[in-house]
Amino acid sequence: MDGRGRLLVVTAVDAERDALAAEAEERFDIAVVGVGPASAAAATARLLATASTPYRAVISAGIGGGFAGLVEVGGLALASSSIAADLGAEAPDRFLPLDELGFGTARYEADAGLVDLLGPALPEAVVGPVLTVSTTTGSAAGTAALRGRHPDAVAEGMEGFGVATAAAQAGVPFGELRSISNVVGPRDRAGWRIREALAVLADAGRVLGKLEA
Ligand SMILES: O=C(O)c1cccc(C(=O)CC[C@H]2O[C@@H](n3cnc4c(=O)[nH]cnc43)[C@H](O)[C@@H]2O)c1
Repeated sequence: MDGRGRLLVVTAVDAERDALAAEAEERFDIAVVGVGPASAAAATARLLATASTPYRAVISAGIGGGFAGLVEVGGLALASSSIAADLGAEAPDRFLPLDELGFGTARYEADAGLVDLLGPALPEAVVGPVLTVSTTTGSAAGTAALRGRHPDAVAEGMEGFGVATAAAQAGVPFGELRSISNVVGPRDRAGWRIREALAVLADAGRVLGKLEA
């Protein structure tokens, strides 16, 4: 990651943008790109293509689900990679990822320079692969299947891989940061701690803002 241009942080929804903006002191650009990989990819691609000065990096930031035992509710996950966990083909006995089918990649590595910068600045963040899904996992079976395929995955979201795809196609370094609102597992709406996760996101925005000072 080089020093040219500003940092762009993209979120799925307004509440995440507002949380980050509250503490960032306008030191980086923030935009809402929508929920899910398709909207996130399309909107991020447009933002990167129309920037008056090329962005030096783009970070997909927002709330996410944590995999039990790896990241707790109220914690932070910093992606080492972003993986489209449901991009591929279902076979009778197993899931075939897109890479295995030979149709492209279902995984982007996060920019190492960005991870090296953010990791120490956010020491509480757990670094590991973050999964992107088009359907929030809500069953024990679905959770087990994902953990079986990605045993080192720390969190799940719905936008990271889409943002990473737009970043890769634009040649812009990519990162992903998730504040954990819930445990990935059987759907338990009452167990979601969105307000707390947004507060953690706001704290991360303060740190990001200081890095951009
Ligand atoms: O199932 C529900 O009733 C429900 C209620 C509120 C929110 C949801 C979501 O699925 C939010 C998806 C949205 O938030 C991110 N996110 C947060 N936790 C997770 C997760 O465990 N798995 C995937 N995405 C999650 C995601 O990035 C979206 O922007 C459901």
